Amino acid sequence: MAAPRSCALWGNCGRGWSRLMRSCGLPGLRSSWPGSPLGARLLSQEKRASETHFGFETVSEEEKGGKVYQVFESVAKNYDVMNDMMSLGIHRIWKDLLLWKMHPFPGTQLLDVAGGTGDIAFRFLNYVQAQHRGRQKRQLRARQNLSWEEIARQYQNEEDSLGGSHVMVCDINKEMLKVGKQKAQAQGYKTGLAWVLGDAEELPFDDDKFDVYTIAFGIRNVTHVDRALQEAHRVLKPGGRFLCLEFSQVNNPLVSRLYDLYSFQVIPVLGEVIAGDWKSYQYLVESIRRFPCQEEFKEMIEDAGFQKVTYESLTSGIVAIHSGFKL
Ligand SMILES: COc1cc(O)cc(C/C=C(\C)CC/C=C(\C)CC/C=C(\C)CC/C=C(\C)CC/C=C(\C)CC/C=C(\C)CC/C=C(\C)CC/C=C(\C)CC/C=C(\C)CCC=C(C)C)c1O
Ligand SMILES: C[S@@+](CC[C@H](N)C(=O)[O-])C[C@H]1O[C@@H](n2cnc3c(N)ncnc32)[C@H](O)[C@@H]1O
Repeated sequence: MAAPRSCALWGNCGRGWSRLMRSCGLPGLRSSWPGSPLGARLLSQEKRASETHFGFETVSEEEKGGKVYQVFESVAKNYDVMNDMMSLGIHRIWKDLLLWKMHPFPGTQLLDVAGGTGDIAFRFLNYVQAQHRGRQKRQLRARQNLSWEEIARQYQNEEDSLGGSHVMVCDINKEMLKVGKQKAQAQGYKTGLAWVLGDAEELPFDDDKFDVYTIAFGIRNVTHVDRALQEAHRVLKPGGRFLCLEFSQVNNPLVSRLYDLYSFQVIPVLGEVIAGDWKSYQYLVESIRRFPCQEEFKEMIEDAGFQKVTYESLTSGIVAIHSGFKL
């Protein structure tokens, strides 16, 4: 059943220890006082720091990655249809809002981490293509005496239809990427898109490479959220933007009750009936409850070095979009 949502940090996200020390008012005590009762308590806290959560289950940090991998390996084939069914299509609106917030311009280099089956990447390509086409049209209208060849060339140059924009989809799960690539092929996305197998905690990219970093419904699944945030900061160019779409804390008591009921009584049942997979959807709803609230996640983003960090809660806080800049 629904566990009370805690806004406290979980697992070892790098701040638990310092918070504990601060709350004890004893900075640096850890190594100097191990024999005392307080020291022993602090040491056992430290031992537990290598534990984390997989939904409501306590697991070792080493175990968590494998368990998360199994979940997405198992849901990959039904992932898109499940999202439409479970959210009644609302997830599409949230993802569109992320793109409107990003407002990419032709030429933007995007890294979409935990990009899965490509929903954010495809929206990005559609958005910049529409922007670029609009710009081209305005330029063509402004020029006099163009030959029909010149006009046709402008419209047919597929390479240029994105104005140099590119999106790199990075995900740790082969099966999710496989479904994404099949979708790209079926929907005719040929240029401006690449798929890379990689871990959000150790991105396979150089420093200062991207204009925008997005992560949608991904960061909740990462073992060390602080490391993923630091990596986001590293790969962004100075002036680059971090954008995260994630489940958050509901701020309306009535919606909260309905939401709990729906999450715990309906979602796993839908998972079982449609995809034959109760456990993965139980993990989904449990992991949502484990994730920090809007304010706490904002602090974590700031701790990673981002500035001008803001967030917007959507649908009564069911999800939130956090934004920050590398300045
Ligand atoms: C394994 O990990 C994962 C697997 C995945 O497939 C996906 C993800 C990551 C997630 C996404 C990419 C997003 C898309 C997926 C979801 C949104 C699924 C997760 C959904 C929730 C945890 C709940 C949020 C659901 C919605 C926003 C849909 C609207 C429904 C509600 C707000 C709850 C409405 C509740 C009631 C009316 C009372 C309870 C009702 C029943 C017990 C009867 C059945 C109810 C319905 C069929 C829904 C009726 C809905 C409405 C009347 C609309 C109400 C709207 C609002 C209050 C805003 C992943 O990590
Ligand atoms: C709920 S899906 C989100 C997919 C997509 N962003 C979307 O919005 O539909 C979560 C994704 O996070 C990926 N993931 C989990 N841990 C990861 C990690 N450490 N590094 C990269 N991707 C990860 C999973 O493989 C999965 O594809």
